[in-house]
Amino acid sequence: MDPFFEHFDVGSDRTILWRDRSSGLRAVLAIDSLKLGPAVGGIRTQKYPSFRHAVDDAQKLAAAMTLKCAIAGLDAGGAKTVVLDYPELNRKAGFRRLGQFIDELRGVYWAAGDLGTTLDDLDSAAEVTRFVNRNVSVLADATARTVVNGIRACIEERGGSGLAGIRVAIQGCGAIGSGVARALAAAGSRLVISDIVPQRASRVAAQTGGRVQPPDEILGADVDIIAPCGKGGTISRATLERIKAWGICGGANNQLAEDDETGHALMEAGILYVPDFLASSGAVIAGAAPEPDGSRSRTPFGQHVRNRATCPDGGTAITISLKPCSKKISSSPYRR
Ligand SMILES: NC(=O)c1ccc[n+]([C@@H]2O[C@H](COP(=O)([O-])OP(=O)(O)OC[C@H]3O[C@@H](n4cnc5c(N)ncnc54)[C@H](O)[C@@H]3O)[C@@H](O)[C@H]2O)c1
Repeated sequence: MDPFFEHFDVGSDRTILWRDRSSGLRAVLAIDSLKLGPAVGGIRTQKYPSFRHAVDDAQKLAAAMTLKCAIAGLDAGGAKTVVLDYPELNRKAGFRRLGQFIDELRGVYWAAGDLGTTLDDLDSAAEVTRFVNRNVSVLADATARTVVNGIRACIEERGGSGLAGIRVAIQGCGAIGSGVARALAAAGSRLVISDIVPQRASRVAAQTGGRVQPPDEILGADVDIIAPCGKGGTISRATLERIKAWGICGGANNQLAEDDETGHALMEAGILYVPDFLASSGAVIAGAAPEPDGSRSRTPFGQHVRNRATCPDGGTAITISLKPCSKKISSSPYRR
């Protein structure tokens, strides 16, 4: 039997293993919650040391998506697909097959892009299903905006105003990190940029007037705010010791390596932390919103989202607003 499936205990009856021999597709869909409505969450493509790691990652990311949906006031639950990236994967055929698998769920799950998944990949999937949102740049822009709003809220929490002169270290400058960098540069912030792909860091630094710092030094940069915008899990008890910044707010999912333990260590260190599921909720809001031309919502919960998420001063969960906001984070357990 194929070891991919053999006696594998996924630990949940809502975790689905997908495999297609001809394209080499190996993927995991974890659905965390369907209590409030359909499950939403992006497709992540990356190498994993083992299949167990892939399943664990999908389940953890899906749980984070449930929190994002809840804090954004969406009638939706969290899910995540991870695609195992390995040499035998034929991406075009594999993502097309993935699209067919997603289509078979008939709207129980709505997908979009995520780290490592390209627009070409999403196009292949979207050829065969309407349940894949391929508006990569719209979702990334929305996420960058909620991150920047979170940074603005941190500054206000510290009695400051505006982004001008604030020093921000950006860890990872792909779709989200580059958008955050451009918005901050336009507002007059001073940037330190890193990426494990050096050319990406250099390009974004050139566009924004930032300074490049090697990836293994970025958390120790002498800045006000660190914006983790690459892979999650980079903030841990060990890395915390190097951090000079007084605030952390970025777009990466699952930033804290040991969850509660790291969260408490941040609190003890007096570092203001905007929870990742709040800072990066822009994509799920924009993905669930009605089409900009006012036509019928793409999703069953679009109207509800419009009412809740575009009202910048109407609620307490302020950084989910896609518009600039002026309120403080008053309920954060992490503030000083
Ligand atoms: N794209 C979205 O709409 C969206 C929405 C919400 C959250 N997120 C999350 O934001 C993060 C970034 O997503 P993205 O779409 O920008 O992905 P991306 O693949 O476009 O870019 C990620 C970048 O981070 C770099 N990187 C990875 N680990 C790094 C590290 N340790 N140090 C420095 N650089 C590193 C990669 O080389 C890459 O350039 C992910 O955690 C993702 O789950 C994305």
